[in-house]
Amino acid sequence: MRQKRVAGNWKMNGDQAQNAALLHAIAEQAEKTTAALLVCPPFPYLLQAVAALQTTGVEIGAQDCSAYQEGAYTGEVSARMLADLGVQWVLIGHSERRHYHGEDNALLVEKGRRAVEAGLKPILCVGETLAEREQGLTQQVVAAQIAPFLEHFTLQELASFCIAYEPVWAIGTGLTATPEEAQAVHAAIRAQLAEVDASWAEQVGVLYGGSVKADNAASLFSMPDIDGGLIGGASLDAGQFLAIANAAE
Ligand SMILES: O=C(CO)COP(=O)(O)O
Repeated sequence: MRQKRVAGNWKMNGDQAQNAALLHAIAEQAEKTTAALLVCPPFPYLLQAVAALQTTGVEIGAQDCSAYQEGAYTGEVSARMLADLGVQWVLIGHSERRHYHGEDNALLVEKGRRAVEAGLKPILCVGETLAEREQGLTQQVVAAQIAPFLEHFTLQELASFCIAYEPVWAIGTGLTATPEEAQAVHAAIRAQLAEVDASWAEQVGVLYGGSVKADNAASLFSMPDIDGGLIGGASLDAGQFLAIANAAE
Protein backbone atom coordinates (compact mmCIF):
# COMPACT_ATOMS: atom_id res chain seq x y z
CA MET A 1 0.00 0.00 0.00
CA ARG A 2 1.31 3.41 -0.94
CA GLN A 3 1.32 5.90 1.89
CA LYS A 4 -0.96 8.89 1.46
CA ARG A 5 0.93 12.19 1.49
CA VAL A 6 -0.36 15.74 1.80
CA ALA A 7 2.00 18.59 0.98
CA GLY A 8 1.35 22.28 1.52
CA ASN A 9 2.89 24.64 -1.03
CA TRP A 10 2.76 28.03 0.62
CA LYS A 11 4.00 29.77 -2.54
CA MET A 12 5.01 33.42 -1.88
CA ASN A 13 2.88 33.90 1.22
CA GLY A 14 3.37 34.39 4.92
CA ASP A 15 5.55 36.25 7.37
CA GLN A 16 7.20 35.12 10.59
CA ALA A 17 4.16 35.80 12.73
CA GLN A 18 1.64 34.14 10.41
CA ASN A 19 3.95 31.19 9.88
CA ALA A 20 4.42 30.72 13.61
CA ALA A 21 0.68 30.39 14.12
CA LEU A 22 0.26 28.04 11.15
CA LEU A 23 3.22 25.86 12.12
CA HIS A 24 2.08 25.70 15.73
CA ALA A 25 -1.37 24.47 14.69
CA ILE A 26 0.11 21.91 12.30
CA ALA A 27 2.58 20.71 14.95
CA GLU A 28 -0.25 20.24 17.46
CA GLN A 29 -2.41 18.18 15.13
CA ALA A 30 0.15 16.34 13.04
CA GLU A 31 0.27 13.31 15.28
CA LYS A 32 -3.41 12.63 14.73
CA THR A 33 -3.14 12.24 10.97
CA THR A 34 -2.03 9.01 9.37
CA ALA A 35 -1.08 10.73 6.11
CA ALA A 36 2.53 11.84 5.75
CA LEU A 37 2.63 15.65 5.89
CA LEU A 38 5.02 18.14 4.47
CA VAL A 39 5.07 21.90 4.13
CA CYS A 40 6.94 23.97 1.54
CA PRO A 41 7.49 27.50 2.87
CA PRO A 42 9.35 30.23 0.97
CA PHE A 43 13.16 30.04 1.28
CA PRO A 44 13.55 32.67 4.06
CA TYR A 45 11.22 30.73 6.34
CA LEU A 46 12.55 27.21 5.84
CA LEU A 47 14.58 27.28 9.05
CA GLN A 48 11.59 28.58 10.97
CA ALA A 49 9.60 25.58 9.71
CA VAL A 50 12.42 23.12 10.39
CA ALA A 51 12.65 24.37 13.98
CA ALA A 52 8.91 24.39 14.58
CA LEU A 53 8.28 20.93 13.17
CA GLN A 54 11.40 19.03 14.13
CA THR A 55 9.81 16.66 16.63
CA THR A 56 6.51 16.24 14.79
CA GLY A 57 7.35 13.99 11.84
CA VAL A 58 6.11 16.68 9.44
CA GLU A 59 8.70 17.06 6.70
CA ILE A 60 9.88 20.24 5.01
CA GLY A 61 10.16 20.95 1.31
CA ALA A 62 11.53 23.87 -0.67
CA GLN A 63 9.59 25.28 -3.61
CA ASP A 64 12.55 25.30 -5.97
CA CYS A 65 16.33 24.86 -6.10
CA SER A 66 19.10 26.06 -8.35
CA ALA A 67 20.25 24.09 -11.36
CA TYR A 68 23.81 25.06 -10.35
CA GLN A 69 25.91 23.42 -7.67
CA GLU A 70 27.59 26.44 -6.09
CA GLY A 71 29.55 29.58 -6.87
CA ALA A 72 28.93 32.85 -8.64
CA TYR A 73 25.18 32.56 -9.21
CA THR A 74 23.72 35.60 -7.48
CA GLY A 75 20.32 35.03 -5.96
CA GLU A 76 20.31 31.28 -6.42
CA VAL A 77 19.74 28.75 -3.63
CA SER A 78 21.46 25.41 -4.02
CA ALA A 79 20.02 22.00 -3.26
CA ARG A 80 22.97 21.40 -0.95
CA MET A 81 22.09 24.49 1.12
CA LEU A 82 18.54 23.23 1.45
CA ALA A 83 19.71 19.83 2.63
CA ASP A 84 22.05 21.58 5.05
CA LEU A 85 19.04 23.34 6.63
CA GLY A 86 17.27 20.05 7.24
CA VAL A 87 14.97 20.24 4.23
CA GLN A 88 14.00 16.82 2.80
CA TRP A 89 11.95 17.62 -0.31
CA VAL A 90 12.00 20.06 -3.21
CA LEU A 91 9.36 20.91 -5.80
CA ILE A 92 10.71 20.69 -9.32
CA GLY A 93 8.88 22.25 -12.25
CA HIS A 94 5.86 23.78 -10.58
CA SER A 95 3.74 25.28 -13.35
CA GLU A 96 4.32 28.76 -11.91
CA ARG A 97 8.08 28.23 -12.37
CA ARG A 98 7.53 26.89 -15.87
CA HIS A 99 5.23 29.82 -16.76
CA TYR A 100 6.72 32.88 -15.02
CA HIS A 101 10.35 31.83 -15.19
CA GLY A 102 10.41 29.96 -18.48
CA GLU A 103 11.74 26.77 -16.88
CA ASP A 104 11.95 24.05 -19.50
CA ASN A 105 12.52 20.32 -19.24
CA ALA A 106 16.28 20.58 -19.78
CA LEU A 107 16.65 23.02 -16.90
CA LEU A 108 14.33 20.97 -14.71
CA VAL A 109 16.36 17.82 -15.28
CA GLU A 110 19.41 19.78 -14.06
CA LYS A 111 17.50 20.92 -10.98
CA GLY A 112 16.41 17.35 -10.35
CA ARG A 113 20.02 16.26 -10.70
CA ARG A 114 21.19 18.79 -8.09
CA ALA A 115 18.37 17.71 -5.78
CA VAL A 116 19.24 14.03 -6.00
CA GLU A 117 22.97 14.76 -5.55
CA ALA A 118 22.13 16.65 -2.36
CA GLY A 119 19.93 13.84 -1.06
CA LEU A 120 16.69 15.78 -1.48
CA LYS A 121 13.55 14.01 -2.65
CA PRO A 122 12.09 15.75 -5.73
CA ILE A 123 8.39 16.30 -6.26
CA LEU A 124 8.15 16.62 -10.02
CA CYS A 125 5.17 18.81 -10.93
CA VAL A 126 3.42 18.27 -14.25
CA GLY A 127 0.15 19.35 -15.81
CA GLU A 128 -1.57 20.70 -18.88
CA THR A 129 -3.05 24.11 -19.62
CA LEU A 130 -6.73 24.57 -20.40
CA ALA A 131 -5.97 24.98 -24.12
CA GLU A 132 -4.00 21.73 -24.12
CA ARG A 133 -6.83 19.89 -22.36
CA GLU A 134 -9.38 21.28 -24.80
CA GLN A 135 -7.26 20.00 -27.67
CA GLY A 136 -7.18 16.53 -26.13
CA LEU A 137 -3.46 16.79 -25.42
CA THR A 138 -3.49 16.26 -21.64
CA GLN A 139 -1.83 12.86 -21.47
CA GLN A 140 0.63 13.73 -24.22
CA VAL A 141 1.73 16.93 -22.45
CA VAL A 142 2.10 15.23 -19.08
CA ALA A 143 4.01 12.30 -20.57
CA ALA A 144 6.39 14.72 -22.31
CA GLN A 145 7.08 16.47 -18.99
CA ILE A 146 7.90 13.17 -17.27
CA ALA A 147 9.85 11.46 -20.06
CA PRO A 148 13.11 13.45 -19.71
CA PHE A 149 13.36 12.38 -16.08
CA LEU A 150 12.86 8.71 -16.94
CA GLU A 151 15.61 9.11 -19.49
CA HIS A 152 18.17 10.92 -17.33
CA PHE A 153 17.76 9.26 -13.93
CA THR A 154 18.43 5.68 -12.90
CA LEU A 155 15.73 3.61 -11.31
CA GLN A 156 17.54 3.89 -7.99
CA GLU A 157 17.49 7.69 -8.27
CA LEU A 158 13.88 7.77 -9.39
CA ALA A 159 12.92 5.79 -6.29
CA SER A 160 13.10 9.00 -4.23
CA PHE A 161 10.75 10.96 -6.53
CA CYS A 162 7.11 11.83 -6.12
CA ILE A 163 5.03 13.14 -9.01
CA ALA A 164 2.43 15.87 -8.59
CA TYR A 165 -0.20 16.15 -11.29
CA GLU A 166 -1.47 19.72 -11.23
CA PRO A 167 -3.65 20.76 -14.15
CA VAL A 168 -2.71 24.40 -14.72
CA TRP A 169 -6.35 25.40 -15.22
CA ALA A 170 -7.21 24.08 -11.74
CA ILE A 171 -4.49 25.95 -9.84
CA GLY A 172 -5.85 28.79 -7.75
CA THR A 173 -9.01 28.96 -9.86
CA GLY A 174 -11.47 27.03 -7.71
CA LEU A 175 -11.91 24.65 -10.65
CA THR A 176 -10.90 21.11 -9.77
CA ALA A 177 -10.50 18.13 -12.02
CA THR A 178 -13.25 15.68 -11.15
CA PRO A 179 -11.97 12.62 -9.30
CA GLU A 180 -12.50 10.63 -12.52
CA GLU A 181 -10.63 13.15 -14.69
CA ALA A 182 -7.74 13.23 -12.26
CA GLN A 183 -7.72 9.44 -11.86
CA ALA A 184 -7.47 9.00 -15.64
CA VAL A 185 -4.32 11.12 -15.77
CA HIS A 186 -2.84 9.51 -12.66
CA ALA A 187 -3.40 6.05 -14.15
CA ALA A 188 -1.71 7.15 -17.38
CA ILE A 189 1.24 8.51 -15.39
CA ARG A 190 1.58 5.25 -13.50
CA ALA A 191 1.41 3.30 -16.77
CA GLN A 192 4.22 5.45 -18.16
CA LEU A 193 6.32 4.82 -15.04
CA ALA A 194 5.58 1.09 -15.29
CA GLU A 195 7.34 1.04 -18.64
CA VAL A 196 10.53 1.72 -16.67
CA ASP A 197 9.77 -0.69 -13.84
CA ALA A 198 6.42 -2.12 -12.82
CA SER A 199 7.12 -2.58 -9.13
CA TRP A 200 8.57 0.92 -8.80
CA ALA A 201 5.50 2.35 -10.55
CA GLU A 202 3.30 0.66 -7.94
CA GLN A 203 5.21 2.42 -5.16
CA VAL A 204 5.59 5.96 -6.51
CA GLY A 205 3.42 8.57 -4.86
CA VAL A 206 1.39 10.49 -7.45
CA LEU A 207 -0.21 13.51 -5.80
CA TYR A 208 -3.02 15.66 -7.19
CA GLY A 209 -2.94 19.46 -6.96
CA GLY A 210 -5.28 22.20 -8.08
CA SER A 211 -7.94 23.78 -5.87
CA VAL A 212 -7.98 20.91 -3.38
CA LYS A 213 -10.09 21.94 -0.39
CA ALA A 214 -11.43 20.18 2.68
CA ASP A 215 -14.71 19.47 0.91
CA ASN A 216 -13.35 17.86 -2.26
CA ALA A 217 -10.24 16.13 -0.91
CA ALA A 218 -11.85 12.87 0.21
CA SER A 219 -13.40 12.11 -3.17
CA LEU A 220 -10.12 12.84 -4.97
CA PHE A 221 -8.00 10.87 -2.52
CA SER A 222 -10.33 7.86 -2.70
CA MET A 223 -9.31 7.23 -6.32
CA PRO A 224 -6.96 4.27 -6.71
CA ASP A 225 -4.04 6.15 -8.28
CA ILE A 226 -4.30 9.39 -6.29
CA ASP A 227 -1.91 9.14 -3.36
CA GLY A 228 -2.63 12.48 -1.73
CA GLY A 229 -2.38 16.12 -2.62
CA LEU A 230 -0.21 19.14 -3.23
CA ILE A 231 -2.19 21.94 -1.69
CA GLY A 232 -1.77 25.65 -2.42
CA GLY A 233 -4.23 28.19 -1.02
CA ALA A 234 -5.87 25.83 1.47
CA SER A 235 -2.51 24.95 3.02
CA LEU A 236 -2.25 28.47 4.45
CA ASP A 237 -5.18 27.74 6.74
CA ALA A 238 -4.29 25.18 9.39
CA GLY A 239 -7.87 23.99 9.77
CA GLN A 240 -8.27 23.41 6.03
CA PHE A 241 -4.85 21.82 5.64
CA LEU A 242 -5.42 19.42 8.50
CA ALA A 243 -8.94 18.59 7.31
CA ILE A 244 -7.45 17.75 3.90
CA ALA A 245 -4.80 15.63 5.61
CA ASN A 246 -7.49 13.77 7.50
CA ALA A 247 -9.38 13.17 4.26
CA ALA A 248 -6.37 11.22 3.02
CA GLU A 249 -6.90 8.38 5.48
O1 LIG B 1 -0.30 24.96 -7.24
C1 LIG B 1 -0.81 24.32 -6.32
C2 LIG B 1 0.04 23.59 -5.37
O2 LIG B 1 1.35 23.50 -5.81
C3 LIG B 1 -2.27 24.30 -6.13
O3 LIG B 1 -2.67 25.55 -5.72
P1 LIG B 1 -4.19 25.76 -5.22
O4 LIG B 1 -4.46 24.67 -4.23
O5 LIG B 1 -4.18 27.13 -4.61
O6 LIG B 1 -5.05 25.65 -6.44
